[in-house]
Amino acid sequence: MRPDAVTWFSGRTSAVRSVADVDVLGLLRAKRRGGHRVSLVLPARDEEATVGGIVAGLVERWVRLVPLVDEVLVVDSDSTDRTAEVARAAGADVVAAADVLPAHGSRPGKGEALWKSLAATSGDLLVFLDADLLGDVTHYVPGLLAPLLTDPQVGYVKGCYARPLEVDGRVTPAGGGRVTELTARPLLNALWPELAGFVQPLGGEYAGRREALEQVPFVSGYGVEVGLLVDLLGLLGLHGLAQVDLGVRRHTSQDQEALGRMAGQVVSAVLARSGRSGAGGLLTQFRADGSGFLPVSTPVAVDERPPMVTVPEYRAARAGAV
Ligand SMILES: O=c1ccn([C@@H]2O[C@H](COP(=O)(O)OP(=O)(O)O)[C@@H](O)[C@H]2O)c(=O)[nH]1
Ligand SMILES: O=C(O)[C@@H](COP(=O)(O)O)O[C@H]1O[C@H](CO)[C@@H](O)[C@H](O)[C@H]1O
Repeated sequence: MRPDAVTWFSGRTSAVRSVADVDVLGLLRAKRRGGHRVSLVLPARDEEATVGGIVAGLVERWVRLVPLVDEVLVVDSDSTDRTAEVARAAGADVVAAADVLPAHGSRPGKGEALWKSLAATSGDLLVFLDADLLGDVTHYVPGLLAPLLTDPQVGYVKGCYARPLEVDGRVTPAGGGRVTELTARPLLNALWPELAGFVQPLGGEYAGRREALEQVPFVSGYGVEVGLLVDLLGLLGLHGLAQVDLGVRRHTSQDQEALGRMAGQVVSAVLARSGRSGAGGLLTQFRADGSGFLPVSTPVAVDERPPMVTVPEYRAARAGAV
C-alpha cells in the first residue's frame, strides 16, 4: 500500500468483534451529549427468510434495551415474497422503495432503496445493514456507530470482516466477497490507491452522517457501495473515512452468473468515476447448454440518483423538520 493508505489503515481501523469490545453505555452518553438521532436501514429484496430475525434482535437490543437506535426502517425493494410482513412483525417500520418520493419514479436496485431511505428516515446518523445476514450481528450497530459518535472528523464508516463462503450448504472459512477480491479491489488499488486500506470496500454494512450522505449521488444498482466510497473520499477526504473490524460476516450468497452481473455494475460505476464511460453498458455472459454456448446479455450501465440534497421535496421536508 501507498504510505497514505498505510497511515490510514493503522490510524482509522478499529475493532468491535463482539458487544464486549465496545463501551455501549459510553456510546449512549456520547449520542445524548451530541443530540444525535440514529436511523437503522435495511434494504431488502425477497429476504423473508432472514430479515425477521435480524430486525427482531436489533430492535430488542438497540431500541428497547439500550436505545442507541431511534428508528429501524426496512426498505422493501420490489420484493415478491413476505419480506414486508415479516419485517413489520419483527418491529421494523417498512416502506416500499417505490412509494418514497413517488414524483421521482421508481428504479430497480439496492442503491435505489438506499437513496430513498434518506428521504424516509430522520436520523442525522444512518446505519445500513444487509437483510440477508446470517448469525449474530448485534455488535455491528455499536461497532459502526462508535467512530461517528466519538470522532467528529469521521463522516463515514465501513464494516470489515472475514467472509466465509457458503455455496450449496458447504461452508469454506474464506472465499466470500468474490466481486470484491476479483473486481473491486484490483480496480480501486489501480485507480484510487489511497483507498487500498479498505478491507471490504463493497461490504453492505456501513454508517454515515446524513450531512455527507445527502451530498453524494447513489448508484441505483450494486455499484452503490463502490460509488459511495469513491464519492465520499472526494467529499470528506481519506481522514473522514474509517473502518471497523466486525469479526465475521455470513450472508446468503448468489451464484456466479449473478455475481458476474454485479461485477459488471461495479465496473460501470468505477469507469464512470474514473472519467471513462463503460462503452456499451451491456454485459454478455454465456451459458453452456450442452450443444454450445447461449449468450445472455444484461444492461450494466450506470444509473444513478443525484445527491438527495438537490431534491426539492427532501429539502422542504428537512426544513419543516427543523
Ligand atoms: O435490488 C435489490 C438488490 C438487493 N437488495 C438488498 O441488498 C442487500 C444485498 O444484496 P444481495 O444479498 O443481493 O447482495 P450480496 O450480499 O449477495 O452481495 C440485501 O439485503 C438485498 O435484499 C435490495 O434491496 N434491492
Ligand atoms: O463483496 C462482494 O464481493 C459481494 C459478493 O459477496 P459473496 O461473494 O457473495 O460473498 O458482496 C457485496 O457486494 C455488493 C455490491 O457492492 C454489496 O451490495 C453487498 O452488500 C455485499 O455483500
